[in-house]
Amino acid sequence: MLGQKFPLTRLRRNRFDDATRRMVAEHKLSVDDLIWPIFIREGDGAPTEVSAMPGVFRVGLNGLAKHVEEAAKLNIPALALFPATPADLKNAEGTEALNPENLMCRAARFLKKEFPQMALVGDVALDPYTDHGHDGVIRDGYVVNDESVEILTKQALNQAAAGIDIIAPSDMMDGRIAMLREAMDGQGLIHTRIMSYAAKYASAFYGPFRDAIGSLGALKGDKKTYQMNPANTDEALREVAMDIAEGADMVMVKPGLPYLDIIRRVKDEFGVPVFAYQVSGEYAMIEAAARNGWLDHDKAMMEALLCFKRAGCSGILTYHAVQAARILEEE
Ligand SMILES: NCc1[nH]cc(CCC(=O)O)c1CC(=O)O
Ligand SMILES: [Mg+2]
Repeated sequence: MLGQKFPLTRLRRNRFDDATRRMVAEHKLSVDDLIWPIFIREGDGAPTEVSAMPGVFRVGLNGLAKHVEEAAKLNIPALALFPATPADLKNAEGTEALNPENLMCRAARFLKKEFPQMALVGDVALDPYTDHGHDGVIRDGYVVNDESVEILTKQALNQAAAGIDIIAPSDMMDGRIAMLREAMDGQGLIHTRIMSYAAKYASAFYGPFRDAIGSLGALKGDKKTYQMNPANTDEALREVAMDIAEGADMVMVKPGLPYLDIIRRVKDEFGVPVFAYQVSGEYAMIEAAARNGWLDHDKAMMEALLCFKRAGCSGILTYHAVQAARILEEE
Protein backbone atom coordinates (compact mmCIF):
# COMPACT_ATOMS: atom_id res chain seq x y z
CA MET A 1 0.00 0.00 0.00
CA LEU A 2 1.06 3.50 -0.80
CA GLY A 3 -0.08 4.82 2.60
CA GLN A 4 2.60 3.26 4.82
CA LYS A 5 5.52 4.16 2.70
CA PHE A 6 4.39 7.71 2.22
CA PRO A 7 6.28 10.36 4.19
CA LEU A 8 4.99 11.23 7.64
CA THR A 9 7.20 14.26 7.50
CA ARG A 10 6.30 16.61 4.72
CA LEU A 11 8.59 19.60 4.64
CA ARG A 12 6.21 21.18 2.17
CA ARG A 13 3.65 21.65 4.97
CA ASN A 14 5.76 24.51 6.36
CA ARG A 15 5.72 26.11 2.94
CA PHE A 16 1.97 25.80 2.51
CA ASP A 17 0.95 29.41 2.99
CA ASP A 18 2.50 32.78 3.48
CA ALA A 19 1.78 32.91 7.21
CA THR A 20 3.60 29.63 7.84
CA ARG A 21 6.46 30.56 5.56
CA ARG A 22 6.91 33.77 7.54
CA MET A 23 6.80 31.87 10.84
CA VAL A 24 9.56 29.45 9.91
CA ALA A 25 11.82 31.87 8.04
CA GLU A 26 15.33 31.59 9.48
CA HIS A 27 16.72 34.87 8.22
CA LYS A 28 15.39 38.29 7.52
CA LEU A 29 16.78 41.35 5.82
CA SER A 30 16.14 44.68 7.53
CA VAL A 31 17.10 48.25 6.81
CA ASP A 32 19.62 47.97 9.67
CA ASP A 33 21.66 45.65 7.42
CA LEU A 34 22.21 48.19 4.68
CA ILE A 35 25.24 50.42 4.15
CA TRP A 36 25.01 52.68 1.13
CA PRO A 37 28.22 53.49 -0.79
CA ILE A 38 28.06 56.87 -2.51
CA PHE A 39 30.38 58.61 -4.95
CA ILE A 40 31.19 62.25 -4.50
CA ARG A 41 32.69 64.62 -7.03
CA GLU A 42 34.18 68.10 -7.15
CA GLY A 43 32.29 71.07 -8.47
CA ASP A 44 28.70 72.23 -8.48
CA GLY A 45 27.71 70.49 -11.70
CA ALA A 46 24.81 68.09 -12.04
CA PRO A 47 25.33 64.49 -10.87
CA THR A 48 27.06 62.31 -13.48
CA GLU A 49 25.93 58.73 -13.97
CA VAL A 50 28.55 55.96 -13.82
CA SER A 51 28.35 54.30 -17.22
CA ALA A 52 28.54 50.67 -16.09
CA MET A 53 26.37 51.37 -13.02
CA PRO A 54 23.08 52.79 -14.30
CA GLY A 55 21.24 54.49 -11.45
CA VAL A 56 24.47 55.31 -9.59
CA PHE A 57 25.74 58.89 -9.69
CA ARG A 58 28.77 60.94 -8.69
CA VAL A 59 27.31 63.83 -6.76
CA GLY A 60 28.82 67.22 -5.92
CA LEU A 61 28.58 68.74 -2.45
CA ASN A 62 25.82 71.03 -3.70
CA GLY A 63 23.60 68.02 -4.45
CA LEU A 64 24.60 65.87 -1.49
CA ALA A 65 21.83 66.83 0.95
CA LYS A 66 19.16 66.00 -1.61
CA HIS A 67 20.97 62.80 -2.62
CA VAL A 68 21.13 61.48 0.94
CA GLU A 69 17.79 62.74 2.24
CA GLU A 70 15.76 59.70 1.30
CA ALA A 71 18.34 57.28 2.70
CA ALA A 72 18.18 59.15 6.00
CA LYS A 73 14.36 59.13 5.97
CA LEU A 74 14.38 55.39 5.29
CA ASN A 75 16.65 55.02 8.34
CA ILE A 76 19.62 53.51 6.51
CA PRO A 77 22.24 53.44 9.28
CA ALA A 78 25.41 54.20 7.35
CA LEU A 79 26.94 55.71 4.23
CA ALA A 80 30.31 54.75 2.76
CA LEU A 81 31.99 57.66 0.98
CA PHE A 82 34.10 57.38 -2.16
CA PRO A 83 35.65 60.43 -3.83
CA ALA A 84 36.21 60.87 -7.55
CA THR A 85 39.36 62.96 -7.42
CA PRO A 86 40.14 65.27 -10.36
CA ALA A 87 43.20 64.11 -12.31
CA ASP A 88 45.17 67.28 -11.53
CA LEU A 89 45.03 66.47 -7.80
CA LYS A 90 46.49 62.99 -8.26
CA ASN A 91 50.17 62.14 -8.00
CA ALA A 92 52.38 59.13 -7.40
CA GLU A 93 52.27 59.53 -3.61
CA GLY A 94 48.55 60.22 -3.31
CA THR A 95 49.20 63.28 -1.17
CA GLU A 96 45.68 64.64 -1.63
CA ALA A 97 44.55 61.86 0.73
CA LEU A 98 46.20 63.79 3.56
CA ASN A 99 44.68 67.18 2.75
CA PRO A 100 42.21 68.16 5.50
CA GLU A 101 40.27 70.08 2.86
CA ASN A 102 40.02 67.23 0.38
CA LEU A 103 36.67 66.24 -1.08
CA MET A 104 36.16 63.38 1.33
CA CYS A 105 36.76 65.55 4.41
CA ARG A 106 34.51 68.33 3.19
CA ALA A 107 31.77 65.83 2.41
CA ALA A 108 32.18 64.18 5.82
CA ARG A 109 31.91 67.47 7.68
CA PHE A 110 28.86 68.47 5.65
CA LEU A 111 27.08 65.12 6.08
CA LYS A 112 27.82 64.97 9.80
CA LYS A 113 26.19 68.37 10.20
CA GLU A 114 23.16 67.62 8.00
CA PHE A 115 22.57 64.00 9.04
CA PRO A 116 24.13 63.57 12.49
CA GLN A 117 22.45 60.22 13.14
CA MET A 118 24.00 58.64 10.06
CA ALA A 119 27.27 56.73 10.52
CA LEU A 120 29.95 57.58 7.96
CA VAL A 121 32.30 54.90 6.68
CA GLY A 122 35.59 56.15 5.24
CA ASP A 123 37.52 54.03 2.77
CA VAL A 124 41.23 54.12 3.55
CA ALA A 125 43.37 53.39 0.49
CA LEU A 126 45.31 55.62 -1.85
CA ASP A 127 43.75 54.58 -5.16
CA PRO A 128 41.40 57.56 -5.50
CA TYR A 129 44.45 59.83 -5.14
CA THR A 130 47.34 58.12 -6.95
CA ASP A 131 48.02 58.70 -10.63
CA HIS A 132 48.94 55.00 -10.97
CA GLY A 133 45.69 53.84 -9.34
CA HIS A 134 47.30 51.65 -6.69
CA ASP A 135 46.28 51.60 -3.03
CA GLY A 136 49.78 52.32 -1.74
CA VAL A 137 53.02 53.89 -2.91
CA ILE A 138 55.37 52.26 -5.42
CA ARG A 139 59.11 51.79 -4.97
CA ASP A 140 61.09 49.96 -7.66
CA GLY A 141 57.88 48.76 -9.30
CA TYR A 142 56.45 47.23 -6.12
CA VAL A 143 53.60 48.53 -3.95
CA VAL A 144 55.54 48.72 -0.69
CA ASN A 145 53.94 47.73 2.57
CA ASP A 146 55.35 49.58 5.54
CA GLU A 147 55.74 52.98 3.98
CA SER A 148 52.22 52.71 2.54
CA VAL A 149 50.86 51.86 5.99
CA GLU A 150 52.43 55.02 7.42
CA ILE A 151 50.67 57.13 4.79
CA LEU A 152 47.39 55.24 5.16
CA THR A 153 47.49 55.85 8.91
CA LYS A 154 47.75 59.57 8.28
CA GLN A 155 44.90 59.31 5.79
CA ALA A 156 42.74 57.61 8.41
CA LEU A 157 43.54 60.24 11.03
CA ASN A 158 42.64 62.91 8.50
CA GLN A 159 39.27 61.26 7.86
CA ALA A 160 38.54 60.68 11.53
CA ALA A 161 39.26 64.34 12.29
CA ALA A 162 36.71 65.31 9.63
CA GLY A 163 34.00 63.23 11.30
CA ILE A 164 34.28 59.79 9.74
CA ASP A 165 32.88 57.38 12.35
CA ILE A 166 34.06 54.06 10.93
CA ILE A 167 37.48 53.77 9.33
CA ALA A 168 37.47 51.09 6.65
CA PRO A 169 40.95 50.25 5.35
CA SER A 170 40.59 48.62 1.94
CA ASP A 171 44.26 48.59 1.00
CA MET A 172 45.24 45.02 2.10
CA MET A 173 48.66 46.06 3.42
CA ASP A 174 49.90 43.92 6.32
CA GLY A 175 49.86 45.36 9.82
CA ARG A 176 47.75 48.40 9.04
CA ILE A 177 45.04 47.75 11.61
CA ALA A 178 47.49 47.71 14.52
CA MET A 179 49.20 50.89 13.41
CA LEU A 180 45.90 52.62 12.79
CA ARG A 181 44.39 51.64 16.10
CA GLU A 182 47.44 52.81 17.98
CA ALA A 183 47.56 56.11 16.12
CA MET A 184 43.87 56.81 16.65
CA ASP A 185 44.00 55.91 20.33
CA GLY A 186 47.05 58.14 20.67
CA GLN A 187 44.89 61.03 19.51
CA GLY A 188 42.05 60.15 21.85
CA LEU A 189 39.92 58.77 18.99
CA ILE A 190 38.95 55.76 21.06
CA HIS A 191 35.39 55.64 19.73
CA THR A 192 36.32 55.62 16.06
CA ARG A 193 35.53 52.13 14.86
CA ILE A 194 37.54 50.07 12.40
CA MET A 195 35.76 47.99 9.79
CA SER A 196 38.59 46.18 8.13
CA TYR A 197 38.41 44.99 4.55
CA ALA A 198 40.10 41.88 5.93
CA ALA A 199 39.56 39.39 3.12
CA LYS A 200 39.59 41.44 -0.04
CA TYR A 201 40.22 39.60 -3.27
CA ALA A 202 41.87 40.75 -6.49
CA SER A 203 38.60 40.73 -8.40
CA ALA A 204 37.36 41.56 -11.88
CA PHE A 205 34.08 42.62 -10.27
CA TYR A 206 35.59 45.98 -9.22
CA GLY A 207 35.71 47.23 -12.81
CA PRO A 208 32.78 49.65 -12.72
CA PHE A 209 33.95 51.12 -9.38
CA ARG A 210 37.32 52.03 -10.84
CA ASP A 211 35.47 53.88 -13.57
CA ALA A 212 33.31 55.61 -10.93
CA ILE A 213 36.27 57.04 -9.00
CA GLY A 214 38.31 57.65 -12.15
CA SER A 215 41.10 55.16 -11.52
CA LEU A 216 40.18 52.75 -14.32
CA GLY A 217 42.28 54.21 -17.11
CA ALA A 218 44.92 55.13 -14.56
CA LEU A 219 45.51 51.70 -13.03
CA LYS A 220 48.82 50.26 -14.10
CA GLY A 221 48.90 46.48 -13.87
CA ASP A 222 46.80 44.71 -11.29
CA LYS A 223 46.54 44.45 -7.50
CA LYS A 224 47.55 40.80 -7.16
CA THR A 225 50.58 41.47 -4.94
CA TYR A 226 48.34 42.78 -2.16
CA GLN A 227 44.74 41.68 -2.78
CA MET A 228 43.97 37.99 -2.31
CA ASN A 229 43.90 35.22 -4.89
CA PRO A 230 40.26 34.14 -5.54
CA ALA A 231 41.50 30.55 -5.26
CA ASN A 232 42.16 30.85 -1.53
CA THR A 233 40.00 30.36 1.54
CA ASP A 234 42.30 29.28 4.44
CA GLU A 235 44.28 32.41 3.75
CA ALA A 236 41.15 34.51 4.33
CA LEU A 237 40.89 33.12 7.85
CA ARG A 238 44.50 34.10 8.54
CA GLU A 239 43.82 37.61 7.25
CA VAL A 240 40.76 37.94 9.45
CA ALA A 241 42.52 36.50 12.51
CA MET A 242 45.31 39.05 12.10
CA ASP A 243 42.95 41.99 11.78
CA ILE A 244 40.91 40.97 14.81
CA ALA A 245 44.10 40.52 16.85
CA GLU A 246 45.23 43.97 15.73
CA GLY A 247 42.02 45.62 16.89
CA ALA A 248 39.44 45.52 14.09
CA ASP A 249 35.89 45.94 15.44
CA MET A 250 34.24 44.50 12.34
CA VAL A 251 35.59 42.66 9.34
CA MET A 252 34.58 42.62 5.73
CA VAL A 253 34.67 40.10 2.91
CA LYS A 254 34.78 41.47 -0.61
CA PRO A 255 33.39 40.88 -3.23
CA GLY A 256 30.04 39.50 -2.07
CA LEU A 257 28.00 36.83 -3.80
CA PRO A 258 30.84 34.78 -5.32
CA TYR A 259 32.46 34.72 -1.85
CA LEU A 260 29.60 33.65 0.44
CA ASP A 261 31.61 30.58 1.46
CA ILE A 262 34.27 32.88 2.89
CA ILE A 263 31.67 34.83 4.86
CA ARG A 264 30.31 31.62 6.36
CA ARG A 265 33.75 30.35 7.33
CA VAL A 266 34.73 33.65 8.91
CA LYS A 267 31.47 33.85 10.86
CA ASP A 268 31.74 30.27 12.12
CA GLU A 269 35.38 30.61 13.06
CA PHE A 270 35.39 34.00 14.78
CA GLY A 271 31.82 35.01 15.63
CA VAL A 272 32.60 38.67 14.99
CA PRO A 273 30.44 41.12 13.03
CA VAL A 274 31.07 40.28 9.38
CA PHE A 275 30.12 42.56 6.54
CA ALA A 276 30.06 41.92 2.83
CA TYR A 277 30.66 44.34 0.02
CA GLN A 278 28.33 43.57 -2.84
CA VAL A 279 30.59 45.31 -5.31
CA SER A 280 30.08 47.40 -8.40
CA GLY A 281 30.27 44.48 -10.84
CA GLU A 282 27.61 42.59 -8.92
CA TYR A 283 25.35 45.64 -9.07
CA ALA A 284 26.07 45.96 -12.79
CA MET A 285 25.14 42.32 -13.45
CA ILE A 286 21.73 42.62 -11.80
CA GLU A 287 21.00 45.96 -13.46
CA ALA A 288 22.11 44.80 -16.90
CA ALA A 289 20.06 41.63 -16.80
CA ALA A 290 17.01 43.45 -15.45
CA ARG A 291 17.29 46.21 -18.03
CA ASN A 292 17.33 43.55 -20.73
CA GLY A 293 14.19 42.01 -19.31
CA TRP A 294 16.10 38.86 -18.34
CA LEU A 295 15.61 39.10 -14.57
CA ASP A 296 12.97 40.52 -12.27
CA HIS A 297 14.99 43.39 -10.83
CA ASP A 298 13.43 43.73 -7.39
CA LYS A 299 13.16 40.00 -6.75
CA ALA A 300 16.76 39.33 -7.77
CA MET A 301 17.97 42.28 -5.71
CA MET A 302 16.12 41.26 -2.55
CA GLU A 303 17.09 37.61 -2.90
CA ALA A 304 20.79 38.44 -3.28
CA LEU A 305 20.69 40.64 -0.17
CA LEU A 306 18.87 38.02 1.89
CA CYS A 307 21.48 35.44 0.90
CA PHE A 308 24.16 37.56 2.55
CA LYS A 309 22.21 37.32 5.81
CA ARG A 310 21.91 33.55 5.45
CA ALA A 311 25.67 33.32 4.90
CA GLY A 312 26.24 35.05 8.24
CA CYS A 313 26.54 38.76 7.50
CA SER A 314 25.72 41.49 9.97
CA GLY A 315 25.32 43.87 7.09
CA ILE A 316 25.96 44.55 3.42
CA LEU A 317 27.52 47.44 1.58
CA THR A 318 25.28 47.67 -1.45
CA TYR A 319 24.54 50.17 -4.19
CA HIS A 320 20.97 48.88 -3.97
CA ALA A 321 20.58 50.10 -0.37
CA VAL A 322 18.00 52.79 -1.05
CA GLN A 323 15.95 50.69 -3.47
CA ALA A 324 15.97 47.77 -1.04
CA ALA A 325 15.06 50.00 1.91
CA ARG A 326 12.04 51.31 -0.02
CA ILE A 327 10.80 47.77 -0.54
CA LEU A 328 11.43 46.81 3.09
CA GLU A 329 9.43 49.83 4.23
CA GLU A 330 6.45 48.81 2.12
CA GLU A 331 6.44 45.25 3.47
N1 LIG B 1 40.74 50.28 -2.57
C1 LIG B 1 39.70 50.87 -3.18
C2 LIG B 1 38.42 50.16 -3.30
N2 LIG B 1 37.46 50.26 -2.35
C3 LIG B 1 36.33 49.61 -2.83
C4 LIG B 1 36.61 49.08 -4.09
C5 LIG B 1 35.67 48.33 -5.00
C6 LIG B 1 34.22 48.56 -4.76
C7 LIG B 1 33.32 48.14 -5.86
O1 LIG B 1 33.75 47.54 -6.87
O2 LIG B 1 32.13 48.42 -5.73
C8 LIG B 1 37.93 49.40 -4.38
C9 LIG B 1 38.55 49.04 -5.68
C10 LIG B 1 39.83 48.36 -5.75
O3 LIG B 1 40.32 47.76 -4.79
O4 LIG B 1 40.42 48.43 -6.82
MG1 LIG C 1 45.58 41.76 6.03
